[in-house]
Amino acid sequence: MEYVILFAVLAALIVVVGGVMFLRPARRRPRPPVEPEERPRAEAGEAPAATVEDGRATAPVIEKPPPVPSARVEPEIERPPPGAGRLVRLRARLARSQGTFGKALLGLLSRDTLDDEAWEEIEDTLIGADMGVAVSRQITEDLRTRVQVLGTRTPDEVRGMLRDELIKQIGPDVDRSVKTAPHGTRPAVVLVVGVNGTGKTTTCGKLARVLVGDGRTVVLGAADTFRAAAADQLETWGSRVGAPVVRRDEGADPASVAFDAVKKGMDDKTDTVIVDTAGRLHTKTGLMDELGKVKRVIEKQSPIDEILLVLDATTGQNGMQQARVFAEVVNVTGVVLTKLDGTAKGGIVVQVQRELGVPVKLVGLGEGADDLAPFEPEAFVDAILGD
Ligand SMILES: Nc1nc2c(ncn2[C@@H]2O[C@H](COP(=O)(O)OP(=O)(O)OP(=O)(O)O)[C@@H](O)[C@H]2O)c(=O)[nH]1
Repeated sequence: MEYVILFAVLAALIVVVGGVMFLRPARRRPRPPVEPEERPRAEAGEAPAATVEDGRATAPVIEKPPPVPSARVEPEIERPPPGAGRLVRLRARLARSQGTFGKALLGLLSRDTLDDEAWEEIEDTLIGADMGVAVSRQITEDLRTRVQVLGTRTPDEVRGMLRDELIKQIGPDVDRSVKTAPHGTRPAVVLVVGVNGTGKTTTCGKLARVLVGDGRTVVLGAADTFRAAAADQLETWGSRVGAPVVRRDEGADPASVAFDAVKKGMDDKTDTVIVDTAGRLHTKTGLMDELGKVKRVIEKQSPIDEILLVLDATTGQNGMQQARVFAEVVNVTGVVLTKLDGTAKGGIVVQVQRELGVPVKLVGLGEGADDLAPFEPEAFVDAILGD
């Protein structure tokens, strides 16, 4: 009996303990230890988590790793020489090609007797130098009168006389400054036009160098979208002097490139914007349409300070004919006469000014980067006549 009671008590105990165990909530898993407060992720070198602002998830700001030195070598920015006095420095190059014309005239004028035949030869020499028939005749007449007044002539007097006459015909007092100075924070805008192959793109690049050499900032606009290589060429020029180039794909609208270039110039508070254009337009109407549009579109933002017509000095009458067409289409304010190093016909300076009624402002004297010079009548004539 005692055993039965003991058994019953034990059974009751088992039931009570088992019930308590069964009814107890399950034991929680142990929590991981609480980490110390996190460092900012960026500091820890990790990307920060996305954050939510105003209900919108914002992208995580990825901090860039410190720059790794690149293997690519950036082109060194050059510091070209200033514009002033360049023609004097490049005088030898001019003298080489123009010497024959100047020397021939000096030789003729130094003859003991100057008969009609000699004067005709003088006139022909001037015409042969692309001075133009009317101007050549006028110079000859003026010289003839002066020789009669002088009587006998020393070599110095002959030289002085011819020098005065040529400088007079070129126009010593004409304003030849290229308008490149900014107007407050608005840049000056220079549009460069001309037939293809005359040296427009080269001139834009060289002009940018002259300006940078004079301490200016420049933006170049590659609105010659006809030829992709023209934009590449301009980019090379620009990168050498740290001038940004605005360009688009080949065949893009030149007017929109010109617009963007001027806009960039204004946004960046650049001193001067130079816009290169295409010259491959065979009809006057096509030329008028394209250049007219470029001009109109630029003028929506800023007046154009200078329209430079680039002319190849070696093309003679053909070049003059093309120049006339351009002058009819746009209001040319100055001429850039390129390749003067490659011709003995320096008289084109006089002819082009007479025909177009605008001054020669710059001359190209070679393919070198700094072979563009502001035009100075005295230095030019001295180079023609030699020392
Ligand atoms: N000797 C000499 N060559 C020059 C001078 N100016 C430009 N050139 C050369 O003339 C060639 C034509 O120059 P570009 O600047 O490409 O002519 P472009 O008018 O822009 O021609 P397109 O882009 O085809 O419209 C290049 O080989 C230049 O180096 C110069 O003053 N003297």
